[in-house]
Amino acid sequence: MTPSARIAAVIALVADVDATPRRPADATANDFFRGRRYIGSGDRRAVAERAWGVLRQRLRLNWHLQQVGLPLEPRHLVMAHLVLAEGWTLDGVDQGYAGGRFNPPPLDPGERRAVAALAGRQLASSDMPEAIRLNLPDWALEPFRIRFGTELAAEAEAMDSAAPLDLRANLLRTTREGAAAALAAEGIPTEVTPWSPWGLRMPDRRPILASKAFADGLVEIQDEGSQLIALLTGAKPGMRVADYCAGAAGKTLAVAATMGNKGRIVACDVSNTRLEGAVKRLRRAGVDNAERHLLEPGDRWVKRRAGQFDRVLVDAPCTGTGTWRRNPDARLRTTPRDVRELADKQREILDTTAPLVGKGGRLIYATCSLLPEENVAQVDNFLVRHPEFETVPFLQAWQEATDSPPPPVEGNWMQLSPHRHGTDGFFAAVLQRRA
Ligand SMILES: C[S@@+](CC[C@H](N)C(=O)[O-])C[C@H]1O[C@@H](n2cnc3c(N)ncnc32)[C@H](O)[C@@H]1O
Repeated sequence: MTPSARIAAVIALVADVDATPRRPADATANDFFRGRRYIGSGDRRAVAERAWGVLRQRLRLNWHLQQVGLPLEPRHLVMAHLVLAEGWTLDGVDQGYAGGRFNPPPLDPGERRAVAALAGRQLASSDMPEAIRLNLPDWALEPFRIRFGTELAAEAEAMDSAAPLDLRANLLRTTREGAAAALAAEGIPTEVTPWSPWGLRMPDRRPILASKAFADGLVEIQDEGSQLIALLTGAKPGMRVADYCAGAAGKTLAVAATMGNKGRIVACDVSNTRLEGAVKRLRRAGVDNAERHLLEPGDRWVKRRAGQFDRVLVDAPCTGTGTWRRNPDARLRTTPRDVRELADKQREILDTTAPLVGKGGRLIYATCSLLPEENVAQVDNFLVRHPEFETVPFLQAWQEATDSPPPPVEGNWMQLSPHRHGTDGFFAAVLQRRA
């Protein structure tokens, strides 16, 4: 593809994302490239990366476009991105918007004036309202300030960068060193992650899904923060464990490995599609102590299993505000109404699952959210409604689970964030049913 054709593809992809605002951008991007098989892998990566840059910086780009009087359209967003985020000059943009069959139409005089005015400006400008300068939607500013205090700007900046790709070595098949060596032999370098005893980080993007190490179940893709949640459940061989919001079993796999395939783990979810996605992964990882259960309306599964579990992991549906560096479009899709609805759902799931926990057993509540309403407040309210549970402080739960040094965390809950820990934003609380 020529540089101009790439720009045209970015504009088309951003337009597709805009046409389905409630749909995650990566699903739209998959469809976009599936319908354009002629775009080779190098071009695909370049187009997706730039489109992601536009989506990630959209709040700021919109502000700049308003300042120079251009409508907030994909064509202009990409123009502003080239200038403000990639440092293109007016001449460069002029050549990029080359006109012709496969290229964006040439700049008109108004656009040319606007691009000239943008050149030399800062993407994050001190004239911007604070939320836009921090690249946060208005509604998120106060909850994020409560969460991060004086670290707000540093955390917001960390959420602006692309996330690394983390892997978890599957201890059912190998050791972390063994997995790293197998990957290195295939030309895929990795580094150990700072906190997870199973974690490997890829310094650059390599096609991990096509590797033999992946096909052989030596590694899974999993953010280090997710690995730490699985670790914090403290599941041991022989225990009975429920992973109540298991999705496609990301954490089930990690927990099963800590159980050494001994005992029983049930992966539950309301989504059959997600649970189906678990089948192949469980097989590849060599997990044979797991079963799946689809939760349906009127299901008596929970009632029949009251008090039967040593560990119940609730990896609750949430806003995903902790994954904004991975899903840059999500910060624009999420609304305060979503936050309220999800908080209600989390409360309901917690009340449903509490009876599953046996005496002395533990309920582990986790989200990939940074919002106090879904995290600290949710757990505080749960403990008021359920005095039969008590808090297991983070450090105690950690030290019971592993000899590895803990990540720096204050207080009772494990709260992880991109700037401080290099992980996505996560929250986890360990709650124990009194004996
Ligand atoms: C954060 S995701 C889980 C991710 C998964 N644990 C992992 O590590 O890959 C939340 C999951 O909760 C499920 N869910 C939503 N409502 C639920 C409910 N009422 N009961 C159980 N699961 C629910 C969703 O289908 C989704 O798969």
